[in-house]
Amino acid sequence: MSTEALPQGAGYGVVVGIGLFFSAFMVCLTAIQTRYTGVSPKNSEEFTSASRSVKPGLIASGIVSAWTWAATLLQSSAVAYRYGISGPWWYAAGATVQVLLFAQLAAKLKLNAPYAHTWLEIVATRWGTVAHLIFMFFGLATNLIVSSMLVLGGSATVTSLTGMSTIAACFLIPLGVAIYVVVGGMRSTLLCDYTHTTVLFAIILTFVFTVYASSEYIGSISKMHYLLSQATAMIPVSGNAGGSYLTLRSKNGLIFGVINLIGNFATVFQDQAYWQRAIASRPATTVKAYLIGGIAWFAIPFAFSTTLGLAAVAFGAVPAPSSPTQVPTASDFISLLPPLTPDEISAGLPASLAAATLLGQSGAAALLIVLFLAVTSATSAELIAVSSILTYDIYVRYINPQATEEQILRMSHAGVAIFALVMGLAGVIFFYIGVSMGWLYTFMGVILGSAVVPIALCITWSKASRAGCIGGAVIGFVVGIAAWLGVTAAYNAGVINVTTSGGNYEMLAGNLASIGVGGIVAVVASLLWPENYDFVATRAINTLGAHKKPAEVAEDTEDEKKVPNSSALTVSNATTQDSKLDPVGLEEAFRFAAWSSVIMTVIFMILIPLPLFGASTIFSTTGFTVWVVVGILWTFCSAFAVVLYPLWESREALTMITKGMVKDIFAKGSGKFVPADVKEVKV
Ligand SMILES: NC(N)=O
Repeated sequence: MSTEALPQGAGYGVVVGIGLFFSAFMVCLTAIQTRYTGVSPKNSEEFTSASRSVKPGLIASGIVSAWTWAATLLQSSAVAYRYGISGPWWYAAGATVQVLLFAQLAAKLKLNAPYAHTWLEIVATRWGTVAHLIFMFFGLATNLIVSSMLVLGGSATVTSLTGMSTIAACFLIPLGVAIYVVVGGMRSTLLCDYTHTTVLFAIILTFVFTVYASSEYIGSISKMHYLLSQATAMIPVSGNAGGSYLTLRSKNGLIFGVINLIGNFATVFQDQAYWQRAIASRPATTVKAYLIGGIAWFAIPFAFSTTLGLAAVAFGAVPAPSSPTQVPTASDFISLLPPLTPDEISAGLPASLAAATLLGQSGAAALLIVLFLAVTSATSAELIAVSSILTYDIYVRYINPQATEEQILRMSHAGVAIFALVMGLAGVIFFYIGVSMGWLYTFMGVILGSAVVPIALCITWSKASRAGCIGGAVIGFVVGIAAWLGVTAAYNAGVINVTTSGGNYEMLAGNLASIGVGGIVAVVASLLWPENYDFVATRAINTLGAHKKPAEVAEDTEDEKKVPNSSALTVSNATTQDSKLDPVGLEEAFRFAAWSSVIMTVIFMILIPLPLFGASTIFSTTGFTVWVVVGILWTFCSAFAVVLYPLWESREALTMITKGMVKDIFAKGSGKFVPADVKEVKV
């Protein structure tokens, strides 16, 4: 079904316009930064790592932004549409805990490999080329799958709402983003992420208040509760307590929760984008950034899908103007939003159709904008992440180890362009073979899950065995695929195709086998044949400037702790100073990350949902009101954390920039940053 609530021009306008707008914005931002703070992305270290000096609020905002995919809005709403209130919970909780747990890896990264550019450099240094190539396969596969989901989700929605060509959307989405990433590099990308996140929260809250406070069709939490109860009476949800949309006792919701949990471990732990944010962060505040980022992100899918996903269900119980009866259960009832087909749900359309039904053209336009902000910021994270891998793990490691600063920067730019093209092509290929965003979302853990535990062990555990971890990743991969195909064949009379292989049990088997076997092999082998690794070599990564000209290398070797390739004075100073953070402090940060992230994981995955599941609670109006109000309050707190807090922590830099601009207005050139006066001020 194509609602085409908006003209095709609006589709092209948003897809091309957002990219171009942010490209122009990035040019201005970069010029302002360079002029008034002395920080410039014309330096490879600054381009890929923001010189490891970014404060926690901005890193948290960047994490939220990179982790907010098209699926975060669309797939979460699809599972709300399918399973009721359990869908938003399992989506949000099942993808938050990985970010919280990643805080532990981030702390270990700062402790064990403080100058690495990519997580693969750590693998290569510890376990050599074979491990490097195998884990690079998993890393790049992660980036490709995540990027394909972004393109598929974005293009399906823009086509549904405007009729724009899906193929054109597949290529135009990454193109606009590639331009602004090349212009701005990592730091400006984080600043752009910040603006995206700000608008994202504003639009989400607009939808929330429209649905729960002002909509003529819904307009209150109690009316939503009533309509969901009517929808239950019309089409009960199979596997839910009482067939209700208002319960966490949902068998299929729980299965989705497990699949979601596994798949998202893979896409956080193996995605350079999250390592890159840890790398860009100041060592002292990395853990804080990940904990804030994870908790803040929870509100986005939870509030969005509890609003638009459930609204799509509720509109099914609202009579259309043409309906001969107002009684939803009557046989001649015509609803405002007819039931969606499985393909439409899998393509992630419940949210966009609900938005268009809710607010007509302006709802469709708001949905399109929020989706594109999510898609572009996550795409920018993927582009710069892959560019770093292509640059440091392929170009510098295997092709030109003596690459100059200029060559590295050129390769970084080329890497962004290359992957933008690959993203577009992957989107088109998946579109033609009928693979949707929803299918890929549940599939990602099948092929990526086996490397999760081995990678975590590589950076955190001195006893992790090279053979065990490589073996775990490879064997888990094979067993995961075999389990997925085997269960597909067994459940579908031997028929294996995109439709049959996308079922809940099929995906669950593949996901569990992949992560389970990968983890068990890696841990058991490490216990039987432990290494006794001291991380000395990983701590030395890039301290000798491996990619510099020979003359530069000679100079650097005299200075054991010298920072690689930082030409901007401010950058160099900040990095050097931050790098002096003592190991005891970093160990403490790790311990804090470990216990706090584990406690929060237990709360999210066990203490809240399982008692409600076990008791088969179907929410009364009061219970549902508490549920929704807590979600709304959480959204406000998240907005404060990633919108206002970064402004507060950067007040010094913002003051410096403002002063510089004012000085320039009165005496041109007088506000310009002067290196001799350097003060460590970063945004
Ligand atoms: N980032 C996710 N899983 O929405």
